[in-house]
Amino acid sequence: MVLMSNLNAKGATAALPPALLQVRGVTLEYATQERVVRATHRIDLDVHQADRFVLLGPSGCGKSTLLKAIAGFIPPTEGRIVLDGTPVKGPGADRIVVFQEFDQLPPWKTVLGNVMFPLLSTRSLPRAEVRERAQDAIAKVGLAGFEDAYPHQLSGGMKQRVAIARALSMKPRVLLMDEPFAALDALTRRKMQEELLQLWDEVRFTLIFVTHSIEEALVVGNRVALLSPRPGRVKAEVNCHDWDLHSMGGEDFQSAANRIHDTLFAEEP
Ligand SMILES: Nc1ncnc2c1ncn2[C@@H]1O[C@H](COP(=O)(O)OP(=O)(O)OP(=O)(O)O)[C@@H](O)[C@H]1O
Repeated sequence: MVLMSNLNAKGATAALPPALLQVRGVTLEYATQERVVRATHRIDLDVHQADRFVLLGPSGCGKSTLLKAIAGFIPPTEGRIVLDGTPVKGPGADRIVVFQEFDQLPPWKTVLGNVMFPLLSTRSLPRAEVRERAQDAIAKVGLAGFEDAYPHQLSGGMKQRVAIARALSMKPRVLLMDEPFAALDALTRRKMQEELLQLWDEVRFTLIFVTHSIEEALVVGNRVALLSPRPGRVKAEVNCHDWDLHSMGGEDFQSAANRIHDTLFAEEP
């Protein structure tokens, strides 16, 4: 694996505590009737507490599959995924996924109902506390006043905010986002990226974020893993905590984006 970083990799990791999430030699496959499709090959990753870790790569490189495996929906063919010292064996409330689709919210539930639902299902908290937590999360994503609205009354960006509030109210160890803003128009997408960063500043959650946009990866992530296609392997890892939305368009930002592009699409030797 190539490491493009302003830190010395060995020196940096030696000083860090064990990673919150460890992905070790993870190969993921789909068995179809005709053949076995290898989506990722021996992926190694370390995600630390409060990282905004981005999986970046071209279509079909296995980003979503890897995210689903971390969520516990797909067991690795080889390797292991360990969260907080415990091997991931299936889905759990410690890992919540926000998807790209606008229809991830049950349409018959209000905003408040949608946010409360998964937390109520865990039966771990009294209803009043769940309501309070949900209202707090709704306010954090800027939707106070929309508690009684139904999904069809909301814009795409607002629906994604509800999905984020729902995930955050669960207080997961890791928040997983699979191209959450890809279906939004460019301006809303920009705004949602900005809001996500503000939210992270406030809450400091650990995020794993899938995208195939280099610009989005540089803005959202503090670390970016670059994946090669078919099957996905980690080609390089980039530290990019210097960038924010105001950096976009600047010369340094553009040359970082160009370097990533060249690395992603360089021919394998
Ligand atoms: N349910 C499935 N059955 C068989 N093959 C699948 C299935 N889901 C994904 N694949 C294959 O696994 C590989 C990785 O797919 P995946 O969706 O993880 O890629 P991705 O990087 O997230 O792509 P995109 O950016 O287009 O969403 C692809 O070759 C894809 O065709």
